[in-house]
Amino acid sequence: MITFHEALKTVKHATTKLDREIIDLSDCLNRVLAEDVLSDMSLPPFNKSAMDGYACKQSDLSENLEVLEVIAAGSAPTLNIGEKQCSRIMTGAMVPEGADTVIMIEHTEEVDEGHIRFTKEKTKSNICLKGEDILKNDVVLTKGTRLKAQHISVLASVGCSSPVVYRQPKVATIATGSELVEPQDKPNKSQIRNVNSWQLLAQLEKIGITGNYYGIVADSKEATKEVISKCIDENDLLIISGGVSVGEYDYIPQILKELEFNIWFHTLTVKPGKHTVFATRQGKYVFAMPGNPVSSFVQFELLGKALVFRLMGHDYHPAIVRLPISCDYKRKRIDRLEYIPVRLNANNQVIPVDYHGSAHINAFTQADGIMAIPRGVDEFTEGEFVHVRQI
Ligand SMILES: Nc1nc2c(c(=O)[nH]1)N[C@H]1C(S)=C(S)[C@@H](COP(=O)(O)OP(=O)(O)OC[C@H]3O[C@@H](n4cnc5c(N)ncnc54)[C@H](O)[C@@H]3O)O[C@H]1N2
Ligand code: MOO
Repeated sequence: MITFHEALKTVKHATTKLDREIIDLSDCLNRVLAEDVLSDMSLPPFNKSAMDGYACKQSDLSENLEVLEVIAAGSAPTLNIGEKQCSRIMTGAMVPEGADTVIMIEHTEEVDEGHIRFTKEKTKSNICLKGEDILKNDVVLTKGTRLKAQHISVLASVGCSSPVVYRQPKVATIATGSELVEPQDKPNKSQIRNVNSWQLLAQLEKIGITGNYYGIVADSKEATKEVISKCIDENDLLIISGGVSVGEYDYIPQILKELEFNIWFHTLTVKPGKHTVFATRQGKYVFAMPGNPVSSFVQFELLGKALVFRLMGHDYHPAIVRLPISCDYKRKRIDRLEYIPVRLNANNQVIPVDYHGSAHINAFTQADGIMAIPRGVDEFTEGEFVHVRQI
């Protein structure tokens, strides 16, 4: 058995990032940069007005000002500002030479045709200075960055319309178990519906990966081995649900050994997910999670995501918040790091959700996150700060 932190370290150590490719800006969401991105220009590229108003000299604020011209965004000023002069200027337009201030239109009044005056005591400069955000050749985004909307706007602003990113892994998934039927089918008296595949495909979709679903595989070793081989041939990563513990039909570890995979770990001191398998063979990866839906959900959040992101060249660090628990909490066994579903109330206190164990996926519909109870800890007292990973 190894700890969660050892397992995470192992996943990162044993995973090599995929090749690079050039993609369109419109396809960048959730992809990972394979090169630093430099700016091809300073931003703003010129002294830019932050307001609609009049560009003038700060030293002339108490004077009546002659209006020279109108400067629209996208056109350059033609006249310099001299003493007791100004130009009407729009937000985003170039500030003319000689001006050090833009007074807001709301803070002015017309004195007579062609002259205005400032009606307040003082003002900020209301000018965004050339290069104050980014200088030409600055590194604006670094290799390994996972691209969110805010990164895509920076790529757009520096003209990086075809970034170099790491290839996304082709991810296959199967559900093992003769008791499983698909959601559209009515289970007979000894069957249940396949939950995990649909849950996992959604978890993958959330991080930008469209998984390749190969269906339910019955508990036959030969059939399972055949499907696993096919998935591995056609994909970079195979994520398996079920068949990893110690039951008569839990073939997965044995099959992986027969297929000459190196099994890095098989058991974790984590609850749920005691039996979780990570195996590799020359650029191919298998992650097998326990069949209980909560175990599958949690292990994908804890280790599966780190694996997928690692293949894409990104070192994943989830957002974990530290918040006070709303009540006393106790547990009996302390030998595993445990995750339980929790919700947050309006005061941002952590409330454990009623939860019966790793088959009880319904409990997660109430949950905002999962709370960690470290190994060796058997209780939290009301108000104590706990760690919550958002889901
Ligand atoms: N003797 C022991 N038995 C078990 C142990 C143990 O340590 N010793 N661990 C238990 C724990 S904890 C878990 S979790 C499960 C893990 O078992 P497997 O990964 O081999 O999974 P299965 O046996 O195939 O299934 C477990 C459970 O989940 C249901 N299931 C399976 N697949 C799906 C699916 N796609 N969608 C919905 N539900 C699924 C399955 O019917 C079982 O009820 O082992 C315990 N046993
Ligand atoms: O390993 Mo099981 O997933 O602890 O519930």
